[in-house]
Amino acid sequence: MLIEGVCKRFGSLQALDHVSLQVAPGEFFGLLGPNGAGKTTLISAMAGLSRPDAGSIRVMGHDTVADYRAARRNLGVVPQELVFDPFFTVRETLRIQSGYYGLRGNDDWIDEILARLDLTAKADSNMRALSGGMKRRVLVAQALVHRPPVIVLDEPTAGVDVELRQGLWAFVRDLNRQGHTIVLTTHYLEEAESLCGRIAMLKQGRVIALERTADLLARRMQQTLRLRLGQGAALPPELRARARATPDGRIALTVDSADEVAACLARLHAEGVLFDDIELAKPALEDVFIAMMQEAA
Ligand SMILES: Nc1ncnc2c1ncn2[C@@H]1O[C@H](COP(=O)(O)OP(=O)(O)OP(=O)(O)O)[C@@H](O)[C@H]1O
Repeated sequence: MLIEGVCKRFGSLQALDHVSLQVAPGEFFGLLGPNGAGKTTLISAMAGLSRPDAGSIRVMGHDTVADYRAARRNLGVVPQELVFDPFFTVRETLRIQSGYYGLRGNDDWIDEILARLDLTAKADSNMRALSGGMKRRVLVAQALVHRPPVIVLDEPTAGVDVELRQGLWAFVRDLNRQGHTIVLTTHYLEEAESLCGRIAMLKQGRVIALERTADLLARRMQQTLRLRLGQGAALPPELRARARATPDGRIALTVDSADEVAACLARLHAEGVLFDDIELAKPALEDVFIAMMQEAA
């Protein structure tokens, strides 16, 4: 996938501002960014559903405007929104989708996809009778009926329970191992960290980072020191000013070096501050993401 200088404007809002990036065949690529960054707008342009004001997108060498049909055939998109015709069953929905690509006799593949997505038992259920998570799985199935080499998933795990999410990732990983190119947007940064080889970060329609995930993580040498203070203990004021409370009731301090860890501990010791638990954690993609978004602002 080759994206070159793509711009898209809605009224006075520049939703995409000269976005350029390339995704190599077989890559597992992450497209991250806060709400409104332009991820879905970019995906619509990839799918040929909207036309960029400037720039171009090629899917497996096919231009999404000039060579729409070929580009579309090479792409499977799992959209963010759950939109379905409620009158069809799951199997009918997938047969109709196959029909859009001129595929007849696609039932063996449809059965395989249904099995992999744990939907076999629901094949003859009406779409309206499915739960949200099941509907999302049908969206994944729909994107795959024509066996596209490039698969784009726009927040596929929103509203999906943990077990299902793991099943979905196992499936997507398999597809990637078989050679499919995967482009993923997600707000679950842990998912992106463990799945994506490379990541683009978008902010206000611009690419603010485009790097291998490992390099992004290595850019921040900062680590997090987490402490659980003993009963009634309080941090000295200069540490308190830098500390964050964690959801599990601990205190987190960002530290740049081992010396700084030692200095913090010495300070606590000098003040007689007791703690029950201590942990030094490596930076997560989430920390990098937050820092980069702040820097870009
Ligand atoms: N059809 C449209 N008309 C007007 N504005 C739009 C339209 N589609 C998107 N926008 C605006 O363009 C910007 C980018 O939206 P987009 O949906 O691409 O963001 P996103 O990165 O996918 O966000 P989210 O994480 O919330 O899904 C937003 O400010 C949005 O309001």
